[in-house]
Amino acid sequence: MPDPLLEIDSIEKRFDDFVAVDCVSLSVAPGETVGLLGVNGAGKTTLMNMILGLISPTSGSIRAFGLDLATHRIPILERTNFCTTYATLPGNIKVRHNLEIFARLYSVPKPKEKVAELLELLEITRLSEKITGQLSAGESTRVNLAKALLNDPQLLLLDEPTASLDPDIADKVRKLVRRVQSERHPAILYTSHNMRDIHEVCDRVLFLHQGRILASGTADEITAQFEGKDLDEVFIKIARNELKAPSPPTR
Ligand SMILES: Nc1ncnc2c1ncn2[C@@H]1O[C@H](COP(=O)(O)OP(=O)(O)OP(=O)(O)O)[C@@H](O)[C@H]1O
Repeated sequence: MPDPLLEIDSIEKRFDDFVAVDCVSLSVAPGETVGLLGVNGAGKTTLMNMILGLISPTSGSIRAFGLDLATHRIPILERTNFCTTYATLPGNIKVRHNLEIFARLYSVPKPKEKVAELLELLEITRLSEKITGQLSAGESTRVNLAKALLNDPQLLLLDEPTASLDPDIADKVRKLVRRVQSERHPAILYTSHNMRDIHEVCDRVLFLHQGRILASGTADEITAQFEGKDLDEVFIKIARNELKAPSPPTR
């Protein structure tokens, strides 16, 4: 097993008295995609925001590329990127201009060429001259993914990339992620409420509940541990506190 690319040790985040993330430890290997599952409010976005250095942990440590985030934020973020449905790009300029601005911010050597390459990879060259704020949700997600790939990140955080997409576009986004996995091999942390995403895209799953990791393993292992029919049923049982104590994990 290669050294982990991302290593989180006993991280906690408190907002006043409320513990949003409670002693979470996890690691992601190079080229591995780890799914982060959990009900609304489980702590997924808070965890992502700490990895991006947007908020500081109350305690615990985050290391990426062998460096401590607390002391090496910039070199880590230069090799990291993220895509979330909930953060939109500036709306009043063309898609191409938006991406070129981000490419320059990331010091990409040939910004125009890189943007053209990614628009082609994500099959959205036709959106290049569109005003960003006028895109549909599905178009916007793919443009956000292009933004997230501009700096060839080795660590990619994808926060609900298929939220609010119709099944056809969600399927296309999953295929794009799989293409990125096979061609670029980033380590990916992927949150979703869509179990199909988890099955199709993730090598391994962590189930976050009330800020803690409740289970980890492949989708099939977690389903077996919690004696569910499938991952959807396990999710619903966890959400409704209808769980039996799980059988011991298989690994
Ligand atoms: N800045 C903040 N101040 C106070 N509480 C916060 C803050 N940010 C998040 N929380 C709380 O922390 C908990 C975890 O929120 P978080 O956004 O991480 O959940 P999530 O798992 O991403 O949920 P969702 O699936 O709905 O996106 C929630 O109860 C939320 O209200």
